Amino acid sequence: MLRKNKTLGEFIIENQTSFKYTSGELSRLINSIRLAAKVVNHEVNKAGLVDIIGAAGDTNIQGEDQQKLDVYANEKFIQTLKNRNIVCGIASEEEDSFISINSQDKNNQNKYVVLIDPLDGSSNIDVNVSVGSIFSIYRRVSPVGTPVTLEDFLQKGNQQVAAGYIVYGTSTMLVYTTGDGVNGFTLNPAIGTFYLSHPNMEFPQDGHIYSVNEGNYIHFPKGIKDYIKYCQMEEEDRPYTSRYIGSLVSDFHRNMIKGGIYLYPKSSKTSDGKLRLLYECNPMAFLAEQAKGKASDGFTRIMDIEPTELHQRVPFICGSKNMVEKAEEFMRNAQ
Ligand SMILES: O=P(O)(O)OC[C@H]1O[C@](O)(COP(=O)(O)O)[C@@H](O)[C@@H]1O
Ligand SMILES: [Mg+2]
Ligand SMILES: [Mg+2]
Repeated sequence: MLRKNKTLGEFIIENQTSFKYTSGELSRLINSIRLAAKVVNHEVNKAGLVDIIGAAGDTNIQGEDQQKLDVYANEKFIQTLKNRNIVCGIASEEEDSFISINSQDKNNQNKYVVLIDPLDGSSNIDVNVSVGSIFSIYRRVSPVGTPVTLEDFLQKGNQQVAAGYIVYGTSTMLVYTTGDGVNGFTLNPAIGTFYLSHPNMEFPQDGHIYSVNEGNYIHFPKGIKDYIKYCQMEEEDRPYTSRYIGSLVSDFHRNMIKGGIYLYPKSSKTSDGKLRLLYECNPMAFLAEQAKGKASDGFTRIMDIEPTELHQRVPFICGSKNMVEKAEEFMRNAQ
């Protein structure tokens, strides 16, 4: 039985042995992400007091107006990982291309690449609604000591060695998996330490919450419209409750604790949906499956999708297993 209130540092060391590549490198990498999370958390908590809210004035490769906090969080995660010389490459939702971290240096023995969504839920920054950061970690496929390549980042989600998120909400939590279940740690801001507060997190098999931007309803595929109608019908244990924060991390976190489903389908406006396969869908899918939930694009398991581009988008359905399977059933029947 996992002892609650163990610190994240203790947990990482104690669980190093349960990880198949027990070199300590991944532990140091997760420790670096823990540090970057605290730095970003410090700024998020001051949003409104310091000049960190509002647009940064640039547009990212996603075609979105970058928020100042997007840029700040991006810089802090990249800087922290670079300074610790713990990865050979980084890809970010906010960067056009991947960043090689002295990977051409023959002495650079680092084996991991990290993909990040430095600030998730950007539209909520200025209105004091919870936001997050997401990370996904792979072992490189190209030889150590050679320049990192695009192939090192375009790996299927089922090759992830670790993934997680930080939610900056009523409290700040870091939730992650290394393929041995999902554990959540809450930051004690007074002493700046993460403590194990949510051991072995699991999605209830069923739930009563659905999370989707219904403002796009008329543009959704028939299967999704049918599923939303199903959620709203006065029948059995329905209607379900509609809850949509507009921050993937926060909607996912609530649904994992309470039971629920999050949907960001494709639509006649966004032919591949909105969410990014590498920075958002793969890491959340790894967590969902490790927490006995499920994640697909309505037909295919997210983690079996072959990535073709750094910033590709995919339709995303994720949450309690039976709810996702019901949504998939409606998608199949509508074909
Ligand atoms: O405003 P919409 O179209 O409903 O989109 C909200 C979704 O977009 C996102 O904000 C996309 O993430 P970013 O903020 O990292 O770009 C998700 O967190 C959220 O679930
Ligand atoms: Mg995001
Ligand atoms: Mg983002």
